[in-house]
Amino acid sequence: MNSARRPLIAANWKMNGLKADGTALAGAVAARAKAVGTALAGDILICPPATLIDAVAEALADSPVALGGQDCSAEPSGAFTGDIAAAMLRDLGCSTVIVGHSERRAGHHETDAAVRAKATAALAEGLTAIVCVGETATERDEGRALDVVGGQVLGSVPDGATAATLVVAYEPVWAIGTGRVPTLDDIAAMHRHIRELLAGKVVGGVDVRILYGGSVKPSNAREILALDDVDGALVGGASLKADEFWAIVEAAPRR
Ligand SMILES: O=C(CO)COP(=O)(O)O
Repeated sequence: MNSARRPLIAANWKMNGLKADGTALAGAVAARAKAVGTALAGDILICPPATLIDAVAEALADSPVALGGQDCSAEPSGAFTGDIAAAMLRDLGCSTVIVGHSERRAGHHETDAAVRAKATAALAEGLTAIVCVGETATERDEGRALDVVGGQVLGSVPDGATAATLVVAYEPVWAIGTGRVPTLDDIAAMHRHIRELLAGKVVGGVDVRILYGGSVKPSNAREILALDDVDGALVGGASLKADEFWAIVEAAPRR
C-alpha cells in the first residue's frame, strides 16, 4: 500500500449544528485526536456548516484535525448572493472543500461541469477538493453504476488536479442516510474502476485517495476501510456523535 494514500476520515455535518453543540462536538474530537497524537493511523477532517467554520476552527486549534467547507463557488468574488468563495474558506483556516455532493447535484442542479468549475476554483486557492460521485438506485438496478460514476469522475475532476490536491468520494445516493450499503465486492469494484480512470486522467492519479461514503458507522467501518482501494470514509450521520465518529477513526487501518 502506498503511503501517499494515508487514510482520511472526513466528517460531513451537512446542515446540522448550532454554535454550542458544534463547538462541543469539534472539541470532543479534537481532544481525542490530541491524546493519540502522532500515533493516529490517518488524517481527520471536519466539514461543518459554513456558519460554524470560525467557531469550529477555534475548537480544533492545536489539534491534528483539519477543517473543510461543504461547498464553494466557482467564482472568486462578486455579486453572488449567498455563495462562498474558496478564498473565504481558506481565510477561515479550511484546507479542504467538498464539491459535488449528491445533495447539491440533486437539490441545486449541479452538473459535472459546475462541479469541475468549483473544484478548479478550490485548487486555485490552494484547497484540496473532495469531489463526490455516486449512482442512484435506479442507475445501479439498471446495471449502469460503473458507467455513471465513471462519467461523473471524468466530467467533474479538473485536469490540473494531483494526488496531493484531489480526493474523490464514492457515495452511492441510495446508501446515504438509509442504513443500506453496497456489498464489499461492489465497493471494491467501484473504487478499482475510479482508480483506473484517475490514473489515466490526472498526474499521479493512481495515488489519489478514494473515500467511501454512505451509511458508514462503527459496525461496518472496519471491513469497508480494510478494502485495498478504499482510502478512508466520508461520514454523515455518524459524524454528529463524537463516540461514533471516533470509533470510525479508530477503524482506519495503518498503511
Ligand atoms: O452523504 C454522506 C457524507 O457526505 C453520507 O451520509 P450518511 O453517513 O449519513 O449516510
